[in-house]
Amino acid sequence: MEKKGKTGMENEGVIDTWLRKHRLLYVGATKHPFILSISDGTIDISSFKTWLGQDYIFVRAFVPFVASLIVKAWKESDDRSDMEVILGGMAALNDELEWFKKEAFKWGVQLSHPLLPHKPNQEYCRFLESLMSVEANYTVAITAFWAIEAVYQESFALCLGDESRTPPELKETCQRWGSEAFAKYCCSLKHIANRRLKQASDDELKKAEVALLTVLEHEVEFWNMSRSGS
Ligand SMILES: Cc1ncc(CN)c(N)n1
Repeated sequence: MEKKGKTGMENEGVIDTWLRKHRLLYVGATKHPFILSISDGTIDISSFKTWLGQDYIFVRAFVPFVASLIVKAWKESDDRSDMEVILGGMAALNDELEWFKKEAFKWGVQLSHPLLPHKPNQEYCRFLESLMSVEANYTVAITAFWAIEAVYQESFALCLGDESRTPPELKETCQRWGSEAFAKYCCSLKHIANRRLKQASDDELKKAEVALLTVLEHEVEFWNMSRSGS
């Protein structure tokens, strides 16, 4: 039998330790009123349309961020499979951009000119850019990457639960990030991040924790922006 220490948490990864420590913020990002309004069927469709247009802009900025992670994994990772996991995510983004275009057409949302990023979106994209630089650390960037994907996974999975009253026309959106397949992919990213964090220096750990908190804050602001339309 496995020997447990005083807390019984000795085998817990760094990420779960941080999620317990910052529970309120994590719950704020994953159970935001915007998401709750989808799952209880009270969503205002104009909020959904704002989210759709703004998220298309975000995902376009997310692609070069993921590309920069592939470069970092290739140069710095101690495990070859990291690059393959991230590459799988990149391939899914190709599909995702097409899906946004199709969905925008369905809802009458204009994705081309004059669609501009709102301030919270601009600030989030600027944060992504800061993680794309060659100086940005792989462990910090992969932790942020996991958090960005995990917030959507947990949020949209909530809208697919047995108790949810998600409008049928929004089910496909929820399925995109709330599916079992996406949950599995997030698990692989978490595994990579935890492995790196286990070997990280104190400075890297500090920066990775700050990056995780920054992602959660940006996600809350992104939902707020979608809800209020600005
Ligand atoms: C704002 C935001 N955060 C996360 C995801 C999931 N890739 C997204 N599409 N948009």
